[in-house]
Amino acid sequence: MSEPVKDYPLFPEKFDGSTLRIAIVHARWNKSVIDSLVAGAVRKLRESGVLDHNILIQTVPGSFELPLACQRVIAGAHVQAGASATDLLGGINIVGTPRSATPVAGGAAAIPGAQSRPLDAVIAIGVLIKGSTAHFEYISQSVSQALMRVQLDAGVPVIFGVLTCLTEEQALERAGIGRSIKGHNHGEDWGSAAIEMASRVRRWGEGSF
Ligand SMILES: Nc1c(NC[C@H](O)[C@H](O)[C@H](O)CO)[nH]c(=O)[nH]c1=O
Ligand SMILES: CC(=O)[C@@H](O)COP(=O)(O)O
Repeated sequence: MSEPVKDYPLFPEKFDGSTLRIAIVHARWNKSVIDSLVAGAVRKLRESGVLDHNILIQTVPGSFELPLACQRVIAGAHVQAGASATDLLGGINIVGTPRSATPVAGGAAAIPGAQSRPLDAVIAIGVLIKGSTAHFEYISQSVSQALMRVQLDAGVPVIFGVLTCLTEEQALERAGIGRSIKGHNHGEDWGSAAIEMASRVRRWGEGSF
């Protein structure tokens, strides 16, 4: 049932992450900022009920590597859950096959007791800080466009957790560790966005609104 428009809530409901599997893929440039952002995202996932064994964390050298890594991690989790990678490329997630919260027969759980299931969302985290050449613009542009492509191709939400900052202080503030203004940890927002999008996409895939 859709919500009545006249009572449309400004803030969405609280989503339950207890049956979700979420990946965080992060770059390593500007490590102290990255560490704080990843910690913020993990904190929100846990607060929403995501189980530790359903939080998959992977790392790559820099932000430029994020799109391919997200694409491969989505496909790998799909294979781990007992499906073939070509199912994914053929759009199994796009058509919204309902995903069971229980392990899929034949799926290889890497961690004892863990549920081996496809990913419900991926959070891509990177920190780009402008230098003195055009490098920043090329990476920012290509990474943002490629991450959008990955999520549309896979039908799996990819949360855009890439800071594109003009100074190091801007990056620190957005990770909640600024020197003069502490700031708000955007990693927390990305964790919440992942839970909401994963929950909504699952519902929509089941024809539920
Ligand atoms: N300068 C920053 C980079 N640069 C590295 C690239 O992302 C990439 O790893 C390299 O060109 C090899 O393909 N990455 C960041 O994440 N942040 C930066 O500020
Ligand atoms: C994000 C970047 O591309 C960057 O920090 C590179 O710096 P530079 O333009 O000085 O080479």
